[in-house]
Amino acid sequence: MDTDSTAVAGSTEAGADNATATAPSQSTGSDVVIETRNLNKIYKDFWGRKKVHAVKSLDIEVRKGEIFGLLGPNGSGKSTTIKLILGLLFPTTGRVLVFDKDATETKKNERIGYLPEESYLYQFLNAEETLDFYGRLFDMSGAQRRERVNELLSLVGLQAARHRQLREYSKGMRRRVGLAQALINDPDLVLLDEPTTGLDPIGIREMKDLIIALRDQGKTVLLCSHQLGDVQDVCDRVAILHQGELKELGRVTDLLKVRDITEVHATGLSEDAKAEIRDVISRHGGDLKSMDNPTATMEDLFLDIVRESEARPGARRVSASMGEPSSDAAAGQEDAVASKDEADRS
Ligand SMILES: Nc1ncnc2c1ncn2[C@@H]1O[C@H](COP(=O)(O)OP(=O)(O)OP(=O)(O)O)[C@@H](O)[C@H]1O
Repeated sequence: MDTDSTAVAGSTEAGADNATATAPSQSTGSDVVIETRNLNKIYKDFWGRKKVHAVKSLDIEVRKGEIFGLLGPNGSGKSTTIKLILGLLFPTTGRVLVFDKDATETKKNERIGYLPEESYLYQFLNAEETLDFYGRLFDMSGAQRRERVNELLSLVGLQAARHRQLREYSKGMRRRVGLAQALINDPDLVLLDEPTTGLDPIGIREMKDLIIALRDQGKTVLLCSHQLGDVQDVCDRVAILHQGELKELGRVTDLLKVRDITEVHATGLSEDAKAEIRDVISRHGGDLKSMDNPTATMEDLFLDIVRESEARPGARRVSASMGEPSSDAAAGQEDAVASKDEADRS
């Protein structure tokens, strides 16, 4: 954790930026992978009477090479939208186009990988047999399957467990084999429903890195998740649904920007320099909201501790603050402990 950097957050009229955060940018047309046009899905009962209007007049575009997040509370229509994209459901009205073809054309699914919320895999097959089975469904040759299965098992970190039956797998391992299965056909578009469910913080970090790696390979990723922190970390753009309606759409960085606060991060500032900054903010009519050391995320802290424990097994000295409110004195104590730890190691 960097305790030497100072974050200043001030609010000024001049700092306000009134640009709208939500205007979808113009698309060129050719880079659109998924397009929904005035899409509606009404579930009906046995007698054809309207039961639930699950998706209402939805217009979204997912572009090539982006990670697009579909967010919304339970029952907001995310899974229904994914099923419409896969062609597993027919729209009541409106259209879904995937790779410029109607979503009901099943041929386009050859270019899609899908990780459902729950993967129903054969529990008595091992990971290698499972992936080999799915490779056969895509008519891959024996040599192609062997190469692809090896590649995917390495990618999702299951090489060592490749010969164990899936019924012995942990939740996180099952999620990873599910992802490998979704990638067997080297798809251009990957649909991920709650990809981080059941994973521990290390697994979550790895899954997020994998999703980013897929985008870096030029693939398009659409993901649904309730884990908003994960969505914030990986998604380029998000759509937020509520009761089937689109409520917000835009780039994550734009949607989350607090427009009337200016943030400055600096290292090596003396107390005099900080006082001068306070003075400048006040002279320019700004209102200093905070001037403090930034905090790391809980994920960074957790991963640092696990990596350090793996590199240096044995008892680890816990933080000196022991949950007390932070103070300069406590920070001094932590520094002292850190230097003692360094001395103990060397
Ligand atoms: N087969 C169905 N028949 C009738 N109603 C359905 C059916 N499937 C879903 N619904 C309803 O449609 C609405 C949207 O459901 P959907 O599963 O798409 O939401 P979701 O956003 O994926 O929810 P969750 O986050 O819980 O997975 C809900 O009111 C749900 O009860």
